[in-house]
Amino acid sequence: MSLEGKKLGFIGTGKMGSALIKGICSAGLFSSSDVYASDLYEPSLDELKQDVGVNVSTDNTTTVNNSDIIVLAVKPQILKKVIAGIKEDIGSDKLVISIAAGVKLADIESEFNEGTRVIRVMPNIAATVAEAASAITQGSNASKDDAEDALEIFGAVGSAIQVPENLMDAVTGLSGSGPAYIFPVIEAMADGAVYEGLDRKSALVLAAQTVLGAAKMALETEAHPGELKDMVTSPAGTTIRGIKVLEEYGIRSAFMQAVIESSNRSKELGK
Ligand SMILES: NC(=O)C1=CN([C@@H]2O[C@H](COP(=O)(O)OP(=O)(O)OC[C@H]3O[C@@H](n4cnc5c(N)ncnc54)[C@H](OP(=O)(O)O)[C@@H]3O)[C@@H](O)[C@H]2O)C=CC1
Ligand SMILES: O=C(O)[C@@H]1CCC=N1
Repeated sequence: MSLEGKKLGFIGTGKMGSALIKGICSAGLFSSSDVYASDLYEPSLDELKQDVGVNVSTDNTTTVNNSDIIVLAVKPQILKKVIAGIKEDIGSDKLVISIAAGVKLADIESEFNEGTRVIRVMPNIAATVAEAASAITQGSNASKDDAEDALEIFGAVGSAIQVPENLMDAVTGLSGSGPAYIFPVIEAMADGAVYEGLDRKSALVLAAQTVLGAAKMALETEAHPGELKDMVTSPAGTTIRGIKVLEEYGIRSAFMQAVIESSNRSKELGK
């Protein structure tokens, strides 16, 4: 099995649905004429129609009836209601992918008719620039081919791995929410440079490129981050002064706690 000849649908074209549609279409994995999207909010549909050229509708069953794979990209709190409106149109020929934070496979499956193939995915917003970090987990009726299709779709917009479902809350706290921890870091680093006299535009470019470069080194060298940090940190140099301040403000504890607390919220959403 492969994605060849398949049509992809999105229910919910808000921030994450739109990021995925844009990323997947620019990656060329699906042509825009093979992508269907529906939402209640017409301006986001109009924007996708105009910018990406996908098929849009305010009726979710139009998306379902035209698609082989349907991504549910609505808020966890309304997932049940959305499923109730489409379940009779979803047979065993279709694969459902939920990206809702926290909501467990068993709870999603129990809202559909028996035997529905479901995969749960936690992507992130960087799908829009093909740099998402995603994890997928396979439902009880989904096949290995379904998992491979999901890995191919989310792999086209970044990195995608498969994890057991009990780790999806940790993934949500780490990479699902993670971009929002890093954007303030970029802004604050740039603020420091603006304080020192650099213009805002240059400061933001240098700050963002610094984060990108550090991430790329961590991924490509696979060296321990501590070892990479030591490569920058000259004895009695500039970097160790900055590191000391970050440690005084508890940077490691702050980031660890952010991931743990976000994972806890994901667990709450699943109750
Ligand atoms: N944002 C992110 O970075 C990430 C989000 N997620 C998950 O993705 C999902 C979507 O999040 P996000 O994109 O941020 O949320 P948004 O609120 O931006 O998008 C959800 C969209 O669904 C629409 N909607 C509401 N009711 C319906 C309905 N009955 N049928 C079709 N569409 C409907 C909303 O319209 P309206 O606004 O009019 O209600 C909105 O446009 C969530 O489950 C979230 O947990 C996962 C990973 C990362
Ligand atoms: O904040 C949220 O709940 C969603 C899920 C992961 C990222 N955004």
